[in-house]
Amino acid sequence: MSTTGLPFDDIRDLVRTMPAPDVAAAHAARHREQELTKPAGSLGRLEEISEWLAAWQGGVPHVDRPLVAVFAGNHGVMRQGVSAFPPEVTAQMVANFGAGGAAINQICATFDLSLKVYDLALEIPTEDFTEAAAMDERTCAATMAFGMEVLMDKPDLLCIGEMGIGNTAVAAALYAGLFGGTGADWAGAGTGLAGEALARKAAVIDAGLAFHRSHLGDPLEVLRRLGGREIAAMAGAILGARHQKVPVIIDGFVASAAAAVLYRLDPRALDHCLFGHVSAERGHMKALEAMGKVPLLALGMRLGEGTGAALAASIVKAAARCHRDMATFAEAAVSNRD
Ligand SMILES: O=C(O)c1ccc[n+]([C@@H]2O[C@H](COP(=O)([O-])O)[C@@H](O)[C@H]2O)c1
Ligand SMILES: Cc1cc2nc[nH]c2cc1C
Repeated sequence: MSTTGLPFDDIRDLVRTMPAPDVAAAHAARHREQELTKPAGSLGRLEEISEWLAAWQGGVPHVDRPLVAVFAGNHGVMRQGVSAFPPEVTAQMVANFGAGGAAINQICATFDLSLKVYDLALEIPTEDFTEAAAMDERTCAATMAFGMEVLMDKPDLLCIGEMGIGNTAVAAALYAGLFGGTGADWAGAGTGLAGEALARKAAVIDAGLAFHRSHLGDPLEVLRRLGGREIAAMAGAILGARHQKVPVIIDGFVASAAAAVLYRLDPRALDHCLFGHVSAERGHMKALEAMGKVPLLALGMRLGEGTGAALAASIVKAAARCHRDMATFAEAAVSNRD
């Protein structure tokens, strides 16, 4: 803990003390991949995934307790009309997750992934970022700390997703604040805006950027001023996972904005993260490129809820299973190449 008492100091300490990958475990995984009954390299990216799991779990790769964590928040900037849907849909969808009726429920059931939904004071939206900071420092840091609590379930793979009407405007504002550019550079359709309404969304983002312009040098200030509770919680969960040796799969445009905050604090902060898919939301590929990340899937999805991350988890599970359970050439008495 810090001694100065500023809530963000604790977060900065956690970024400073992030563990490095386990190079020996990664090396052992690479070695085993070469012994398994397949031509060298023939499992392509699955082999890289096994090595990545080993490096960040610090041992033989395993996916036995995968967890999809979905964080939900509401946004003051919805007052400016930035979504095709009304804000009450956030709580309604949280109820739908609880009842098992959403897409993410079906994907988790298909691949045997646990699902937990965290509702972050939905009845209290953040402040409207066009005229105030979305959150104060204490709220932002406390919400990041709350996000870290997902690790208490001891997952061995963590998928990060979200639900929050209005949050594609928030994510676009974050990208502009972190990487530069204007509202028009980063705003997309979200749940379905086009034409005039999309131009208005871009203008609202520009208003937020102008209001906070002298404070955008610090990524945590960008987060608290332009972000939201579910974004702060996702950033905390990603950072907490690093400290607990839990590899992370990030979902789409919105979840990646939480990751981008950490990336701007330290580009190594996402080395334990895999980006599950590239969303159809305009700007997502540009954001991934800005962070040097290549998404696993490209399915034209733009739902959120952790759905892209959960689909990618099925591939990560398969990679770990192949790594662990395939026979070696020696065990199966298969002749290796000369
Ligand atoms: O993350 C994405 O790629 C993504 C792209 C488009 C929409 N969404 C979801 O749609 C909601 C935000 O859309 P909007 O139009 O209300 O800003 C929110 O609940 C997100 O989970 C998510
Ligand atoms: C129905 C609906 C479901 C969602 N899931 C994630 N974001 C969403 C937005 C809407 C509008």
